[in-house]
Amino acid sequence: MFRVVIRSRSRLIVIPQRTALSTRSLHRSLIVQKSYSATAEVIHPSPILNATSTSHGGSQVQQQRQPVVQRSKKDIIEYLYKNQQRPIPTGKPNTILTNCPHCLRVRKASFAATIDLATGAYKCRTCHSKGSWHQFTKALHKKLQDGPTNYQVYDTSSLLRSNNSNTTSRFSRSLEEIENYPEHVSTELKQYWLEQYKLDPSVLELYRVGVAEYANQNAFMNENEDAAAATMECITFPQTTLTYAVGEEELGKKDEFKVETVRVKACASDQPNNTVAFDPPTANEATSAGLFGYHTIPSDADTIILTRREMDAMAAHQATGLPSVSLPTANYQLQESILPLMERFSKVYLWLDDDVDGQMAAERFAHKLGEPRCLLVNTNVEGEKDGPRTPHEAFMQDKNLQHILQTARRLKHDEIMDFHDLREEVLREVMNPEQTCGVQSKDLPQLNEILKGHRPGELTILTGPTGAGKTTIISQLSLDYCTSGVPTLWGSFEILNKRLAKKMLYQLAGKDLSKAPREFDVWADKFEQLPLYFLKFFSSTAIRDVLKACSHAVYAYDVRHIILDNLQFMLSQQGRSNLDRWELQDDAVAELRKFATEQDVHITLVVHPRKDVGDALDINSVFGSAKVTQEADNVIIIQKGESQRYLDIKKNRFDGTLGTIPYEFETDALKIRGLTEQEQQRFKQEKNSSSSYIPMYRGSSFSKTRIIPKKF
Ligand SMILES: Nc1ncnc2c1ncn2[C@@H]1O[C@H](COP(=O)(O)OP(=O)(O)OP(=O)(O)O)[C@@H](O)[C@H]1O
Repeated sequence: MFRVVIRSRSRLIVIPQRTALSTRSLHRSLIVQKSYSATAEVIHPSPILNATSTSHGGSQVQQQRQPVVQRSKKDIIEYLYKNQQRPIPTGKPNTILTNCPHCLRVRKASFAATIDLATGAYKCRTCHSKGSWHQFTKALHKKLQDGPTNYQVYDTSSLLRSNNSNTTSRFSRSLEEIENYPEHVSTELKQYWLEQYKLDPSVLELYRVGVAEYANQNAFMNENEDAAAATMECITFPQTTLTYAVGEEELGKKDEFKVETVRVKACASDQPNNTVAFDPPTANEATSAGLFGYHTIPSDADTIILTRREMDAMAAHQATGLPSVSLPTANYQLQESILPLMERFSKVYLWLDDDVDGQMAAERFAHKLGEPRCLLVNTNVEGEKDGPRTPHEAFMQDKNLQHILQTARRLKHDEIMDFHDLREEVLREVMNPEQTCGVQSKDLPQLNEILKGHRPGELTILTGPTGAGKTTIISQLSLDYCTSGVPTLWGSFEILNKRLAKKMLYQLAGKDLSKAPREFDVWADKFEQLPLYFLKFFSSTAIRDVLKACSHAVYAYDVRHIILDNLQFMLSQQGRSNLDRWELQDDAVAELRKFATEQDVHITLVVHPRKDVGDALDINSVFGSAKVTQEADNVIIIQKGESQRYLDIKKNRFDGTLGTIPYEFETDALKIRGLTEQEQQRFKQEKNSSSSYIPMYRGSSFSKTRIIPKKF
C-alpha cells in the first residue's frame, strides 16, 4: 500500500506536476487546437540510435549505434506525465512500470513496460520489445499521433475567470485538517454505518472516509440563505491519485510513489448519495484526475471495478475483494483526465446503475476505455421488478455480488446485433417506461407533459421571430437539464460565450447578479461545477469542424446535449447563391441528424424563420427547405401572441403529443416560467384558444420506432 499524502506543492516534492498539468489542462480548457501528438515532444531528438538492440512484438531489429545521452529521472517522469502516461511502482527501486508504446491495448497486460529510471532503457514483458529512452519516446510519439484529437472546447472556469486570476482551485481547509478527517469518524458513526449500510469500519478506513463540517451549497441554490450559512456535518470521500515524487538527495528524501488527495466530496452523513459540497469547490484538470478509492489499489492489480458512487465502490470491494473505485461526480462522466489512471488495468468491470442511463453510459465508457478489456455488469441479474439497481442496493439485499460480477458481459460488435442482444435492453425499457421518457424539465413541467422529457439521440429544432427569446429559453432549458446531470456543450455562433455564460449564471442564480455582486463567487463556483462546456467557434464555421469538436466533447466529457445557436450564423458567408445556401443547410442538418443518432446525443438546433413570414409561425416558416423539419424529432416554435408569448410544439416524434405552453418572462432572472392556473385561464379566455393549450394527440407523428410508455 502507498503512503497517503495530501497535495501540497510546498511540502511534497512532486514531479514537476505543475508543468505536466498545465500542459494537460490546456487540453481541456483554453483554445486547444493541437492533437496529443503535438505535446509528445521527443526529449532526445537525435535520429542516431544507441547500441541497444530492439525487438518489436518479437521481431528483431538490426542493432544500431547511438551516443548515450543522460536523462534525469525528473526528465523521464515529466515526459511521461506530459504525455498522459501514469507510471506505477514495480517493487524494485529506480524502476517504474508504464504502458508499452508497442503493445496494442487489446493485448492482455499491455501496461507492462518497465523503465529503468537511471538509464531510461525500457523492456516490455508482454511483447518483449526493448530499447533506449529515445526509442521509447519515438514509439510513444508515433502511437499518440493516432490518438484522439482535441478541438476548441472551453470549460466554464476559463469563461468566468479573468486572464490574470489564479485558475488553480485550492482546498478550502488546511491540509492538516483534511488529513485528519478520517480520525473524526466516531465509533458510534462507524456502528451506524455498519447497521445502516452494512459497510465494515475497516472498509471506511481503507477508503479514508472521514467527517467534517461543510456549508450546504445546495441550500444556497434553493435560495435558503439561512440554511446555507449554517454548516452541516458531512461524511467526506477523498478522491485520490498516484504520483511519483522525485526526491531531493541533499535533504535525504528518496524518490517514491505517493497518493495525493486531489478533491474531497462531502455528502450528508445520513444520505451519502446526496452531495453537499466539493472541496476544492471547482474542478480543474488536476482535481478532476482523481477517483474515490484509487489509493486502495495494489500496484500489481490488473482488474478494477468502476462504479458510479462511493457507496457502490465500497460495497463492491467489501463483497468481492476486488479494487473498486467510483466516478468523481454522480454525473456519468469519465473525463479524459481520468483515462490515464485506468490505463494499467487489463480488465475493467463497468458496474454502473442497472437502468437505461447507466447502461448507456457503461457502453460509452467501454468505447473510451477500449472494448476488449471492459465487462458490463447488470446488477439486477434475476430481472426482478424491484430488483437492485446499484451494487450497494444489491449488497443491502444480500445478493451474491461475486455471482453478479461473473455474469458481466462484453460489448458486441457495434454494427451487428440480433434480438437476443436487444432483449435485455428492451425488457429494461418495458419494465421502466419512465426512464425512456428522458430527463424531466424542472423549470417548465408543462414541457414534460407534451414532450415527456429530454432524450439522447434526438434532434430538436427551436425557432421563433427575431428577438423572441430563443437564446434565452434554450439557455435556461439547457441549464435545467445540465443541473440534472446532463453534460452539455454549447455552440454559440451569434453571441459571445462570455455574454451567454453571464446570462446562464443569472438564470442559475435566479437573479440579476449586478444587484448582488457579493454573491458572484458563490454562484460562479456552483456554475463551474456543472458539466457544461462551450465551443470556441464564433460566426461562420464549417460543419465539418463543428462536428469534429462535438465528437471530441462527446469523447472527452461524455457530453449528452449539444446546442447550436444558430444554424444561419454558423453557415453564414458559405455558399454563393440562395440555392447553394439551402443545399448547405440541408447537408448540415442531415449531418447533425446522423451525429445525434450515432453518438446518442441530443442536439438542439436554433434556426431562424423565413424573412417573409408574419408573427404567427408554423412548421413551414422555418428557414430553408422542408428537410430541416423532416429530419427533426421535435419542432418548437416561440410564438409572439398579442399579449402573451408561448411555446408551440409542432412536432413530437416520441409520442405525437402537440400543444402550446404560454409563459411569463422574469426580467431580473432572465428566465421564463409557465403560467399559474389562474393566468392560464386568463390566457385561454383572452386568446379564445382553450383547446390549443390542452396537449393534443396526433396520430400522424406517432413514432413506430420508439417504445411508448404505458402511462402515456
Ligand atoms: N418573453 C420575453 N419577454 C420580454 N423580453 C424577453 C423575453 N424573452 C427574452 N427577452 C429579452 O429579449 C432579448 C432577446 O432575447 P434572445 O437573445 O433570447 O432572443 P433571440 O430570439 O435568441 O434573438 P435573435 O433572433 O437575435 O437570435 C433579450 O434581452 C432577452 O432578455
